[in-house]
Amino acid sequence: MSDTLELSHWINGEKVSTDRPSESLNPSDTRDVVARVPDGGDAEVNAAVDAARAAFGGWADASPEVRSDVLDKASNILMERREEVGRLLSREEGKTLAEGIGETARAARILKFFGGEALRLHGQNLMSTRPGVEVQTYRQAVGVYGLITPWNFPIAIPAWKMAPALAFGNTVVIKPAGQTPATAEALVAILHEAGLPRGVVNMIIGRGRVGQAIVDHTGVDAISFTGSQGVGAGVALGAVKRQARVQLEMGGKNPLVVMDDADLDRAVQIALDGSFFATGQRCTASSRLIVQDGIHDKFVAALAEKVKALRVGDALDPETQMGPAVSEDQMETSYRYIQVARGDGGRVVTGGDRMQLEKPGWYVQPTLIADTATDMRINQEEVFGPVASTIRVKSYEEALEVANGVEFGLSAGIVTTSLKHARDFQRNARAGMVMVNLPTAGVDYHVPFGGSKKSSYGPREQGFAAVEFFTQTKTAYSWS
Ligand SMILES: NC(=O)C1=CN([C@@H]2O[C@H](COP(=O)(O)OP(=O)(O)OC[C@H]3O[C@@H](n4cnc5c(N)ncnc54)[C@H](OP(=O)(O)O)[C@@H]3O)[C@@H](O)[C@H]2O)C=CC1
Ligand SMILES: O=C(O)CCC(=O)C(=O)O
Repeated sequence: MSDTLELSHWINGEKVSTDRPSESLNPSDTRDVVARVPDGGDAEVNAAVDAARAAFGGWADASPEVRSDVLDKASNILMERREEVGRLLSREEGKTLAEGIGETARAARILKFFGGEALRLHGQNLMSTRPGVEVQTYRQAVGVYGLITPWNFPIAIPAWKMAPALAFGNTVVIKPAGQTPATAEALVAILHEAGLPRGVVNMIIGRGRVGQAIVDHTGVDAISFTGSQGVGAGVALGAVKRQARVQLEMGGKNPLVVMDDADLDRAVQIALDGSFFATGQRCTASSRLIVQDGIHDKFVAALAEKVKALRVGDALDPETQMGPAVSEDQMETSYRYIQVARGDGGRVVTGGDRMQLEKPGWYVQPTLIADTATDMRINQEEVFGPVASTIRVKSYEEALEVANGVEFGLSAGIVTTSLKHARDFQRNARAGMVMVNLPTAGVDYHVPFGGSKKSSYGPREQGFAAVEFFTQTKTAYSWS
């Protein structure tokens, strides 16, 4: 076991210590206390917003080179420490060591990307409709951003919200997920080590009421949230009521269509990755495998063999291929949905039983359920665990209809050798991200990220699209 960290809020460039009434536990071994954790409230949120407001003018007016340099330096530090921070992430969240280090490197690359974007911010010069008049557009910082992040990407998501906010001159109050505050704190500490001025980033650790206080605070100009659809809908209401900008990334019920003409081995590997890696705790995970008649039985048998062979265990053991669920709640949610699917007539092909490992942890057997119908709860509600179900279809047209038959629309994939079907799926799948012969999960950081229907709300996150939400456009007219 490793040391227990003593976490603090960050307000105005200082670590602010209060009581630490909660503990962040290692989901692979719940005897291991990763951190003792403060529980912020209105007083801390008020102080953080005051600090962010006071820092805003100086940061927004700073040379873009200053903002770029801080992000670039933070990226270099994080990349150098990716093994140490990645280990902390895996210890706290439960994804495998390779996934934890990989996510940390991804966060470092996001910081570097937005270091470059700070220098590329640009506007337009246009001809006016009136002779002698000039029109310019340019983008300006908005103010204080409230960022509310989930536990499943405890460093990448804070990075992809903080980096564009900072690159374009905004200041930040962030509330990381209650399950994974230590990983988020490591990132905030590195930003300060890289020279971030006081008050530009403030972090309040605590539970949902901290998020609520940020949403309701009139000193916060914009909210970016990632998490569940239910909480997200409330966040949007709170923000819109006081006309704050809002951006939400929420759940998915992502389909992977496997056509008869697909390469079987490839289809199985794509499904295995999309459904089970990161313990299925990705909003982009493929939880519905929509399989054409001709390949269905071979696909289910081959996938079941791979799923059964997955080595489930301690996230920090390099041999582990799938870590535990993040929490007891998430573990129980998976088992509850497996029961519901069984009750509705689904056939558990592999998995489904409780796991007893040597260490006390929140382990879930990776589970494949066949013979399910599109209207069953298992195919309509987000499970957010290592559970995938198969739906048998006769034709491409039926596959597309089933793929689109949910209230979410984040990511959708197809495995096929037919260019016609691949192109049609790209055009007609009702999802923000479409994958051909690739897993539904695992996206690039330099391109837009987001979904349709109930998966997302507001402008896209990440890559070159982030400038939309994290700046406001001014149109300037002049006559001389
Ligand atoms: N699309 C995605 O990327 C993700 C989707 N999810 C989905 O959400 C489900 C539950 O995960 P969970 O982390 O609990 O998601 P939540 O939506 O509950 O939490 C996301 C973030 O919002 C905070 N929060 C909770 N209540 C409020 C509130 N009233 N106002 C403002 N902020 C609030 C949480 O704090 P705290 O952690 O302290 O409760 C956390 O920081 C998963 O099963 C999955 O379906 C989860 C993570 C990511
Ligand atoms: O699939 C990915 O790479 C990103 C997934 C994600 O952002 C999420 O699960 O919240």
